[in-house]
Formats: sequence, structure tokens, C-alpha cells
Amino acid sequence: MAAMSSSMGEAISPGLNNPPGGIGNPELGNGFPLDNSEDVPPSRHSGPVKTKFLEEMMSENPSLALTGNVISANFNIPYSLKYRLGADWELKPRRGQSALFDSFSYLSSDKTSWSHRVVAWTGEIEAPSTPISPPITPPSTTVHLSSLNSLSAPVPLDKESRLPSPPLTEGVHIPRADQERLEYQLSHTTGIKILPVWLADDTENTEIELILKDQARWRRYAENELYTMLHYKQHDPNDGRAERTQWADYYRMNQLFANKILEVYKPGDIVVVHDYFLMLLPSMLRQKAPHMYIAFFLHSPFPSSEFLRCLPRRKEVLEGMLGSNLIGFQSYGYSRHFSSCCTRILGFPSDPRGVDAYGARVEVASVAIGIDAKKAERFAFSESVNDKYAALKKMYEGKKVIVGRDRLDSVRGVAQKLQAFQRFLERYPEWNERVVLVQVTSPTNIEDPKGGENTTSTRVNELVLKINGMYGSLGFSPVLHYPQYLTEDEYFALLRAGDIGLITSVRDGMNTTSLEYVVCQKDSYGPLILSEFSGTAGSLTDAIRINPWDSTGVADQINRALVMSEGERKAMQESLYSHVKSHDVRYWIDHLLHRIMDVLAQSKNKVATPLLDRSLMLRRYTTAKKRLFMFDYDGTLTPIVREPAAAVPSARVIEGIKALANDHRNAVWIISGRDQEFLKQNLGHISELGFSAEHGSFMRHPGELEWEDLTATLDMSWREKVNDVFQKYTDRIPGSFVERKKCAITWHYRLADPELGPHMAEECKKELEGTVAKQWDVEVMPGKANLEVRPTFISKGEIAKRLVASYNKDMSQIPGSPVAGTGENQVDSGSIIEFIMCAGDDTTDEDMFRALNNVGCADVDPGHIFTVTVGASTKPTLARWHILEPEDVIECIALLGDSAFEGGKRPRMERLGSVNFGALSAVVGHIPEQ
Ligand SMILES: O=P(O)(O)OC[C@H]1O[C@H](O[C@H]2O[C@H](CO)[C@@H](O)[C@H](O)[C@H]2O)[C@H](O)[C@@H](O)[C@@H]1O
Repeated sequence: MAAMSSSMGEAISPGLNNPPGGIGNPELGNGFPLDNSEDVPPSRHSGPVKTKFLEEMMSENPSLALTGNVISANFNIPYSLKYRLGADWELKPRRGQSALFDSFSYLSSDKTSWSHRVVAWTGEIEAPSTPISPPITPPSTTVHLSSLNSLSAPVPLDKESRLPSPPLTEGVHIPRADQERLEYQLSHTTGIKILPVWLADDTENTEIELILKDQARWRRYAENELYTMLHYKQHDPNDGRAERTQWADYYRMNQLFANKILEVYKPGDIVVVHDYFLMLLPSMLRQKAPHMYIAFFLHSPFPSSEFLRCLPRRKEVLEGMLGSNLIGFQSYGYSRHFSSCCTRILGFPSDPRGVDAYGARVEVASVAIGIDAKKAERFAFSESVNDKYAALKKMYEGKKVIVGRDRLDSVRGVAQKLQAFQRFLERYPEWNERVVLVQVTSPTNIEDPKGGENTTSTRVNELVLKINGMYGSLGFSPVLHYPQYLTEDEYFALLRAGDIGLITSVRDGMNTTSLEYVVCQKDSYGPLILSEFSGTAGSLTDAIRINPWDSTGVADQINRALVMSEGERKAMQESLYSHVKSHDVRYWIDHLLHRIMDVLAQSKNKVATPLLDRSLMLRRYTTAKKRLFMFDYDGTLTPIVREPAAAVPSARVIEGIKALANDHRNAVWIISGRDQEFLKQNLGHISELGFSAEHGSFMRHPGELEWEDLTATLDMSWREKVNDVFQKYTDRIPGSFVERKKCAITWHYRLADPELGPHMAEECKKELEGTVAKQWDVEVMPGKANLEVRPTFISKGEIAKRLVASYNKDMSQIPGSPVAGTGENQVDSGSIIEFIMCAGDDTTDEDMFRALNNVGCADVDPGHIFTVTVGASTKPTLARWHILEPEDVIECIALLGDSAFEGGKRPRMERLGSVNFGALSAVVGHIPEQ
């Protein structure tokens, strides 16, 4: 997890007497205050101040207005709370997440143009005590706190009255009036507008009082399951019962967050959701407010798909995150893992920049968090720290000090650090008694799945004893281990006193200690040794990188850091320092918000294809005397399935197509990449249908049995070459196979590895374009998990053109014309076409849409041509309309087919699915007058 800090503030009781943004203790807010020192004092601000980053970004893209409302959703508020019955609540800055809380302060300050609110859980509330002072409550005139009116208040408001005893139920009971008091304190007195999410065990009485019994339940799933998995740790197998209960709490908690956000959300607001406690929140919000702007930021690492697979709720978690417009990670590696998980686990196409999910694009980005470097520096070199620093320097005089400050959690790698230090003392005995490792460990509330914190702690203690036993003496211990929290002063003094900062985490989202160490070494240039498994390693590229699992390697790097020349140390420090200063927490949040604005601007610029207007289509259809239908097959009449042979038409498709083709005013064609055999077997029995097989290579006219071969005169010698290339790739890629048709050849990779398949298809395409396509007139076409080669002159577009031209003339007498069939239902050949519907789902169908877009007005009125792509509205297409899936195509077919019988005539076919006369009348009834 990111942004841990040792911040520890004094308890304060904010109330109305405290000015907004500056309650009693100015240090309060987020461990220590937001630095204003180099800016104009707030009172003299004429308006919001833009950071350099924002100015640069806005000059690049002036259309981005970096202003509006931001709602940050975080698991807990920046304070730990102590409840005092009938009195103001006691708020203490919460330990950890200091960087994130600093970003909240920044967004809430007048240094940005954003209006900012935080929605967060109260956190575990400390049990009540008797009131210690009269409440500094808001005035009774405040509308917000109407229940504090003494008549309606559930508890007496004057301090003399005895408070009623809490009911006999166990747990903490918080009357509504006291909840409102906290809500008031949090929104008016802390400098950040905070809306608390109340999470109660008992949902029945929440209007009267909140009963909190098992407060830790809300963090259990996230900490036991998600934190564990995100850090590559695993449980021993269990029966899953505890997991189910914890999941239910996690789900409910995310829902309560969604409800709270929706209470205050207004269209146009940006919601930024933080970390693994709220992974379901983006999709819950998206369901309720489809147009909400949502960014999710994961402060933790994100594992590879091999590891995420082990999580029983992997799909729910990924789908939850995919409700966002943008998902930010601490490093590129984590964002790459996420995209890959979406492909491998959910089957969604992805690339390193994003995922295509449910017809929308979800962008991913790596935006590493920073610290408030100015504030940290000011604090680290303040008077109170100077004294402690001087004392430490004196204490370790004549020794080199290696400093470490980590949580006592196995992923922080404290055991690895000690092992490497032992190896160092063994390999470099010249440093014995001249180097000391000062290791501070703070407790963690996250349980280790394999035996808990105790295992790590026991191991660490054993190692400390062992090293001190081996290399220490009566007067000297090489390892000084302090398992305790440090005050802010002590913490910064220690980082300043270090000669080397040593971070050996084995998994870590962002390690803010390393950033604070860099700030503290501003003048003394102590090198930073940093684990390559920390998310920070991706940003602090000039630090000495180590693999914590390689003790000897770490030992050598410790020695290297100790013997480095001053010049080398200075150069390293200067570069690290400049990075930490320039990529601070403001840069981070500005950058994240800018990215979301950018993503939103891009999606606004994209022209979405409108959903097919069925009533318009029906209107045009019913009035037309001559109609032409062109249907693609796979992905249009049948859903895409794993194996081509399994994509057989349903009874509904057959019924619907039959009904359409039965109408003598309709010409219905199936224009497919499939071969003749497949089409004949599955739809060949509908004699009124016309067929075009293999993308136009072969045609079978309505009412006929013979196929026309349009490739008869073509040179087909390319097939052998293509076959060889496809075979080579098939041999290399398990699961892929070649479909050899009469003319076209298709290489399928749907059953291959989901990332390797598309990658090798790109390679294969390049190879074919550079060889076969140069020698022969053939086209290499990427399809849906396939690559297909066919002669260039043949395409679905050509067929579409021909059909329009042919049906537009009276060509029934011309042999070979598409309308020259003999069936009883032969289309009326005397007039021009008055209605065209053409539906398809993939790139080869775009050729038909292009051809139909170019049909001259004299031939067919463009308003009567319905080109329809099957897929999301965001899909790039030349079609004028879209519908989502084959099921919708079938419904449209049924709708049109049934329309012939509207008006009381008995239908000749079974009613199709959900479309019946009632539904049809409903649609017709709503047709606006022309
Ligand atoms: O023009 P179409 O009718 O859309 O045919 C295009 C290709 O479709 C078939 O492959 C695709 O569908 C399969 C079944 O759903 C699926 O398993 C495969 O991954 C898709 O690529 C067919 O096998 C090809 O011959 C067609 O060219």
C-alpha cells in the first residue's frame, strides 16, 4: 500500500470557533500542513493559483477547463475519531496515507480551481466516554442540524441533563444528533469538506441511532483477500465461508459509498475513487449514473494474471474497476498487468493504454504518487527536528548509519534486509563496528495469511539476535531494532541522520519513506538503496536498485554506497531530489485529473454511432414496395463462439429470415465469409434466400441451386504460399488452426493464448503483406480473432454494389443478373429499391457500408438505406446506425417480418420471441408523423 507515513498529531477538538481551513492546531489536516510558504498568503489571493504543471498542460490544450467539482472517495477519513456522547467529536490525524491526504488538502485549497469534497468511512470509532466539555455545536438556527432543536433531539442538549443510558444492546451507539454533529465538524471545520459514510451493523434503526459492534468487518475482505492478493501473498486453502461473509460486507460497504456519492453528485462532477477498499465502486456508480466521470487510482501493486486468477472474485473485482473512464496505477508494470488480466480473465481486448470493455474504452495510465516535498522539507529542517538530529548524530558519532523504517509486514522485506546486512558484515569485515543498521518497524493491522504478523516479527527478532550475537560485542550492537511508532520529529531526524537509506520491500505500491529520505538528504547526499520490487523504483531511476532476494547483491551495493565518492553521491542525490520535488503530490493529482479531462475530451470528440431507430426503419420499410436486405452471418445473425462449426443459426433466425424472404417485395441475401458448404447446410433450405460466400467469391441467386464462381478466371497460386505461412504460425501457436475454404484461407487464433494470438496475428499479417501480397493481388484482412486472405477484386462491397445496381433495374430477363432467379417469390423487378437494410459486425462488412454510402441519390434515397453495425456505439464504423448484438438483429428481423401481418391478418409463422403484435403496435403507435 502506498503513502504510509509515521505522522502523529495531537488530539484536537475542532468546533465552530475554529476558522475553516485552520482549525486550532494548524498542523492538523494531514499529519502536517500544506505548504504555503512560497505562495501569496491566501488573503491576498485574487483567484486560484495554477501550478506550473497545470499551466503547461493548459497551454498545450486550452480547451481543457481544469475546474469544476471533484469528489474523492476514500475508504477512511483523514482522522481517527473519538466519540464523546453529546459533545464535539475528538479528531486526530490518522496514521498512514499522508501523501493522499495531502492531495486532499491541496485540492481543497485555493491553489486549485476545483471545488473538492471527500466521501469516506468514519473508520473505527473509539468507544464513548462521558462528555468532557459543553459541545461547540452549530447554532440552533442551522437548518442542517434541525434535529439539534431541543424539542426534537433524541438526547438532551444541555450539559446538566443526564444522558439516557444506552440501550442494552452491545456495541457503540451513536444517536442521530451526534452523527450530525460529526458531519458538521467534518464539513465545516477541517479545511476539507468531508462527507462521512456511516457503516452500521444494524440497518434498521439508522434514522435514530447507529449501532456499531464489529467495526473491523468493513476492512476484512479488502485486507485479508485483496491486499494479500495484490501483494502476491496467498492463503492456505480453506472452505471459503469466512470469505463469503467478508465479501458480503465488502459489497455492501461499496454500495453505501455509491449511495452517499449519489446524494451529492451532479452531472459534470469528477469522482476519483481510491484504492483496493473501493474496487466495486466505479461500476456501482456507472450503473446508477451512466455518464458520470470516474477515475480510479490503485495505490497498491497490481499482480500478473497468473496470480489474480487465484482470487475467487477476480471477475467481480476487474468488472468493478472497469466502470471507470480512467484507471491509474503507481507504475507502468502494474497497468500492464491490469490490461493483461482484463484480456486473460474477462476476454476483453486490451493494449498497454487501455481496455475495451462493454463497448467503451477504459484508459489505463501510470501516474506515480509523490509527497508534499516542500512541506516535508520544511518540517525535516525545522527547529524541533534539528535538536533530535543533533542528538542522533552525537549518538552514532564515528559510525556510518544505515536507516530503515518499515511496517512489520512480510512484504516490506525487513527479514530480507537483515539477511543482506548479515551477508554484508560477512563479506566486508572491514566495516565491522563501523556501520550500524537502525531499523524501526511499526505494527501493521493487516494479518499475514501464513501465520500473521507474529511470524514476521519472530523472524525479524531472531535475525536481529543472530546478527548482534555474531558481529556485536558488549559495547556494540550492529543492528538496533525499534519496534515502535516514531513521532514526526524523530522520524525526520532519523532520515536526516542516515548515511544510507535501505528499502528492501519485496512488494510495494509506492514507498513514501524513500521519497522523504531523499528530501532529508538534501545537503548530506546519503545514497538511497531501493528494491526493484517497489513501485517507487520506476520513478526514482537514479537510486541504487537492488533485488532483495539476492542478499549478496544487496551486500555489495551497501558496500558500494559506503565507498562512493562525494561527487558521485552528490550527483545521485541532486537528480533524485529534483525528481521528488518536481513530481510531488500536487503534480500527481493535477496529472491524474488532467488525464481524466483528456480522456473525457477525447471521448466527447468521438462521434458515437446512434442506436438504430427502429420506428423509422419500420416506417420506411412498410411504405416501400421494393426492399433489399444484406445480412452478414457470423457476429450478425449468430453470436461469435469459440469454434466456427458451432455457430449454427437458431430457430428464431431461420423463422425470421424465412418470413422476410417470403414477402415478394423483399430480396434477402446472406453475404458472408463462410464457404458455400456451410451456408448451404445451415440456411440453404430457404430457397428464397440469395447467398454470397467467401466474401463475394461465390453467389447463389434466390430460387436457384447452382453457385456462380466469380473467381473462376483468377490465378490461385497464392493459396499455397499463404497456406505455408499460416501453417508455420499454427505450428508455433498452440490452439490456432487454418480454415481452408475454396478460395479464401483463414487462420484462426481465438483458442490460442489471448495475448500471444493477436500479437502473432500482427506479425503474420506483416509477413504476408511483405511477401504474398506483393506478388499477387490479394488482401490480408484481420477479422474477429482471425486473419484471412482473399483476392483483392472480390469483396462484400463489390457484391453490395452489384445487388443494388441489379435490383434497381428490370434485370429479370438478363441471365446472370442477381435478380434473374425463377422462384415464385421472385422480387418485383420493375421499380427502384425503396428500402435497404445492411447489417454486419466486422471489418469486411465495412466494405458494404462504404459501397452503400456511395450509392447515388437517384438510385436509392439515402434516408431509406439502413446500414447497421452490430456492436458498441463507440466502435469506428461507416455504418449510419448501430445495434448491440445479434439478438437485436434478430428482433429487428422479426419486427419487420411481423409487420406484414399487422392489421388483423393471421401470421403464417410463429410469433418470434419477445416481438409480438402488441410490441409492434407499440412501436408503430409511436411513429411520429412524417
Ligand atoms: O463474414 P462473416 O459471415 O462474418 O464470416 C467471417 C468469418 O466467420 C467465421 O469466423 C468467425 O466466427 C466464428 C464463429 O463464431 C469464430 O469462432 C471465429 O473466431 C470468427 O473469426 C468463419 O469461420 C470464417 O470463415 C469467416 O470468414
